[in-house]
Amino acid sequence: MAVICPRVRAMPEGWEIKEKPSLFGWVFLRAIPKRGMDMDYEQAVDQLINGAAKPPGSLGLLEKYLRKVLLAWGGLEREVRPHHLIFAADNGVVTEGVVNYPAEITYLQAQNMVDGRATISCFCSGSGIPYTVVDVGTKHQEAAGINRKVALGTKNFMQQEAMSPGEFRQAWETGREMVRSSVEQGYNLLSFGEMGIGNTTTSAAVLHALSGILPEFVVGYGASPGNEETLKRKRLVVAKGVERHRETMKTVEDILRCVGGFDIVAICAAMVECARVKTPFVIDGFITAVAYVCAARMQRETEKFAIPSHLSKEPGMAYALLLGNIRAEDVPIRADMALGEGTGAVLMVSILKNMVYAIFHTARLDDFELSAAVPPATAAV
Ligand SMILES: O=C(O)c1ccc[n+]([C@@H]2O[C@H](COP(=O)([O-])O)[C@@H](O)[C@H]2O)c1
Ligand SMILES: Cc1cc2nc[nH]c2cc1C
Repeated sequence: MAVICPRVRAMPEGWEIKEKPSLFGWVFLRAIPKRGMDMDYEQAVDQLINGAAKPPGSLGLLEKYLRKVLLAWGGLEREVRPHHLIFAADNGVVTEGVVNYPAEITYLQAQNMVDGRATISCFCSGSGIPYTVVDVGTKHQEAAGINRKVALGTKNFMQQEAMSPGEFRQAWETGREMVRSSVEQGYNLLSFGEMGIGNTTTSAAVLHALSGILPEFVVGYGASPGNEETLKRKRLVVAKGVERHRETMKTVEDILRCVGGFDIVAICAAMVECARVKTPFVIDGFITAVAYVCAARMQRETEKFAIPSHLSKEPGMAYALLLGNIRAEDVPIRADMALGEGTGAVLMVSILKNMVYAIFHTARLDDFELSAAVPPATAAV
């Protein structure tokens, strides 16, 4: 069955339509420059963006990331087909008093997401973005959403490695599997979110171990805003926890396994897989940004497919992105958010949906019948 693409106003001259079949029998249409055209795909994308009826560059960072999405696709797709993936898991380290909420909240809030009663479900439903909750290890016998429980939470990294090599592989495979099946269903823009009480502690520990940036700079309040006692304890836990496993942590995988969480591992794997299947993805807050820097360290190519969304209130956010070569000033949304779940990511997905629609439906600068010539469009996006 063929998908009818929206009627487009601006099919660039000299482009040809190619069919891209998916496993489910859907056929998606994409356009690439015709063979023998005197420009490559990247130049053609720039011409397409710069030729829209607006001053070049006037949509700022939104143009930058529209361009990144089009280049990541490697051929023009005329619509965004988004899918938001949320990974939920518990973290053994919460017994150290690093958060003022009980671990039970993880499963309950993940179930709220499934039931459409969490902020992320409302954001997704309100914007027509399909989403899936994947339980990679909440501390509850039943699963919230798709059951891929590795265990009922990780171990407390202050006492032992958070997960075994086998558990790491299981979480990793789940992340990859979710991306593969999304792409097979025809989704062409993925975004990631998470739910896990204690996961700002595991994320800060991973970032500290990976970069050596001191706990004072990467540990924040998480879900316990303003609680100075908790913050102090959390910094100490991150410092001591990383010190405890220092000798074992030789690779990024070791770090994720010793002080990370099932959610971070699954998201990291999902991002690496996105690069493999050439699908752009949107980063959310601190936890997904840490997963991203791990993915970029493991597979440099991942950077080409990563789109930032918002700058979380967590102090480690800007460091994590910078280690993955995304500067804070290149993050489009600044809203002092710190919810997680992928709430910032799906706002960015909506922006990108608008951008892709606009590039195919706005008039072209060439359409203006002007009495005098204007200088050529040269903005760098
Ligand atoms: O994404 C962020 O930047 C972010 C910042 C602070 C808190 N969170 C969310 O709150 C939980 C983690 O906070 P905590 O204090 O339990 O480590 C987890 O469910 C995250 O989704 C998320
Ligand atoms: C209620 C609640 C909802 C959340 N969503 C993501 N993290 C969360 C943490 C808490 C505590």
